[in-house]
Amino acid sequence: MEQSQKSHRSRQSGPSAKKKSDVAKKKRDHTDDKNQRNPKDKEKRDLADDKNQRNPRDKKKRDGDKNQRNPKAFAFNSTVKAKRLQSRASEKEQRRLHIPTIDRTTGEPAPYVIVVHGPPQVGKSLLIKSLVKHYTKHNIPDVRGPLTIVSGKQRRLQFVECPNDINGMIDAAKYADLALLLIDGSYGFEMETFEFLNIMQVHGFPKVMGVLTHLDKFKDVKKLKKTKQRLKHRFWTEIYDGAKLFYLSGLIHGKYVKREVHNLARFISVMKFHPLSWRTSHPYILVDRFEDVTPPDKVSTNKKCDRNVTLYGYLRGCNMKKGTKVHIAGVGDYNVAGVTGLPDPCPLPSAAKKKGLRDKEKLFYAPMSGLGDLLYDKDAVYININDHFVQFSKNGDENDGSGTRDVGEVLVKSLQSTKYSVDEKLNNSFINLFSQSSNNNNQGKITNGDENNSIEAIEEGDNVGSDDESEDDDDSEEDNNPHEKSTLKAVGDGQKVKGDIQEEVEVHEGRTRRRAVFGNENELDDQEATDEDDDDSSDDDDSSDDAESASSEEDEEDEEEEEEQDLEVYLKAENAGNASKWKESLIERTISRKNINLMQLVYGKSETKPDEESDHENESDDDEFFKPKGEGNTKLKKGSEGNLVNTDDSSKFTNNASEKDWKDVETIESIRDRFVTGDWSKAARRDQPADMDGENDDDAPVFGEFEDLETGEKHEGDDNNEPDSIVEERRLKKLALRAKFDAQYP
Ligand SMILES: Nc1nc2c(ncn2[C@@H]2O[C@H](COP(=O)(O)OP(=O)(O)OP(=O)(O)O)[C@@H](O)[C@H]2O)c(=O)[nH]1
Repeated sequence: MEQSQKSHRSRQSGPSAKKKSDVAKKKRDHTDDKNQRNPKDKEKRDLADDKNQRNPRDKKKRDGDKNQRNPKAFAFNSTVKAKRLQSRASEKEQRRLHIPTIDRTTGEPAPYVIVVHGPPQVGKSLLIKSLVKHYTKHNIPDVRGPLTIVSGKQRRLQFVECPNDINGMIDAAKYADLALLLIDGSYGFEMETFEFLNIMQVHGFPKVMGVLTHLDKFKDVKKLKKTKQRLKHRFWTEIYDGAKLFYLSGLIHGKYVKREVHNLARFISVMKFHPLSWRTSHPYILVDRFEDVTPPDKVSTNKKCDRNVTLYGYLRGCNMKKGTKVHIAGVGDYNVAGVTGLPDPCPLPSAAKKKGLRDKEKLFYAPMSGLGDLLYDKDAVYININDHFVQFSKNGDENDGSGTRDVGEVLVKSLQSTKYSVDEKLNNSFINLFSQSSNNNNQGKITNGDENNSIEAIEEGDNVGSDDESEDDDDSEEDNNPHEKSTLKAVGDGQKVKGDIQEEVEVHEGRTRRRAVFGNENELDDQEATDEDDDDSSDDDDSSDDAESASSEEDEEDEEEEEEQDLEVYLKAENAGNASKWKESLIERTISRKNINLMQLVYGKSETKPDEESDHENESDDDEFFKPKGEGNTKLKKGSEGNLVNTDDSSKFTNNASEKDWKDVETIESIRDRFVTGDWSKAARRDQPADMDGENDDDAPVFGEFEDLETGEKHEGDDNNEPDSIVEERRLKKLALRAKFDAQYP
């Protein structure tokens, strides 16, 4: 049988390699001859040579290659470098070790959600636009709703701009796979960032990267460098050492610099997203489009009728069953009428073996921004046609007299005359829950029923931002003058980010902004100063090495190298499970929660008192635990609709819980046996039909006296009234039975 042999590798060094190189040289000469015939090519080569001469680094490299024929064989010239490479290799090895996670997903993975968060006007929309432009080469005019793009052969990304209100932030924290925290570098950290970090801590912590914008506002290079350092260290203190912070140094033609966006995009493209266990076991959808499909005649007869709404989006987590209830964030719980699989509006490219994406495959889908050519509906497919292809004359045109107007035409014409879109109208009626300034304070103090309800709901539900609210009350007098700085302690003790973060409200460039001021700023500053000295000295060393070659090209290369290193450090930190500081505080919280005795919460006060102090705490917990239901009932009876959101189905304003009086002892007893530790014997008795054999009629315990045959341990029943003789008799009987059994089955 013939077997194909693998050909030998050509030699890199030694006499035979020399022979080969001679052959290669001949070939080259031959091509040179050819090139001479083609003067254009020669020009090109000369140009390239010129370039190389200009870049001394490349020359060094080339020289090095000449001296050592096989550079791989002489990789280490210095021990330091060797050591570094060795440690890097072993770190890489370590990185691969992790607890294996089972990938239960089937089919194409849903797009990863990237939430872009930041205070107002920091550049969120611009960053999304720039990233979309980078990935798809398309310009999007507006960022509205989720925006899906294909970023690679196996990856799709969904960009979402995080709304600047607490509810929006809570929702975003729940579905984000990566959060890009935008920080205005020229201003510093603002409270919104820390509020979002706090919310993320409670609602599942996704990956986090920082992005500094507005750096072009610095005119002084030294100051810029210092600020970058300061913000970086602060960011590291708040998240974890090595947390990635990007710099967007300014705008070119109203967009961020291509190179910087490219770097950021590369980070996002290679990032590993470890699934959060809770999310993988629960189905959830980030809705990118919705539609009211209630029959129009039903709406026209009763405007407040039950609506049917179709929601579109990628299903994540696990499969969704048909009959399940769903929670729609900010709306309530509803029944699902049906779930249908639709064609993917933004499919992954074919799995052909080639590198990169073709332009055709760089798809994107943003229905709410009015982009993407096709829209798939439950029962139809829409094709988007650009506005300039749809031409309708202005309202009140001359052909009015004809009197034969199409319904669609009338609709389009009526749309032309609309001044404000629904979104704009909604925007105008925005309620700012965070703001501390006097003008916003007034908003906060409006005794508007709806608003109070929403604030209450947040306080009860998540306890996030509750301190904000209480502080609002305390400082309402101080804040009367918007130009007066006032310091508020904004972050609650229970959920402190780290250190003392104080809020400083001030008017900056015509806007009220909430600066985050840190308690230990001075310590950090000192540290940074020393760090910077080190940096400077190393810079000096570099410059002394080859002072003349400090060209801008080199700077660029250095930056690239730095980025490369950063990417490595970042991935290393990620993979090595760099325990973030958030996790520390999570552990603390968990420990503090351990003191709660669930038994006591469910069954009331126990007779054994392990610890008086904790008992006392639990008592108050008890109160809290049982209170809301009673109170809720009274509130419900008062008819405040806001409290009904947590009932089974929010579309029906009925509350089953209110039908039973949960303060009544009997009602409580009726469900006691539903808990594992409840009194099952009573339940068993209660459940038994009356006409069963007379055996159990005498209230015999279900688990009477018995002997564990394996351990020989004896268990006495509850009922100790039986005389000893009967007990003894039964025991002997059992022993006899056992002996018989042993004899039969040795
Ligand atoms: N000079 C400068 N201007 C910037 C930078 N980033 C954003 N801008 C400008 O800041 C303005 C606000 O940018 P947006 O992208 O709308 O900010 P946003 O965060 O989406 O704003 P909101 O949605 O209102 O919260 C725009 O005019 C941008 O051109 C930057 O790095 N430098």
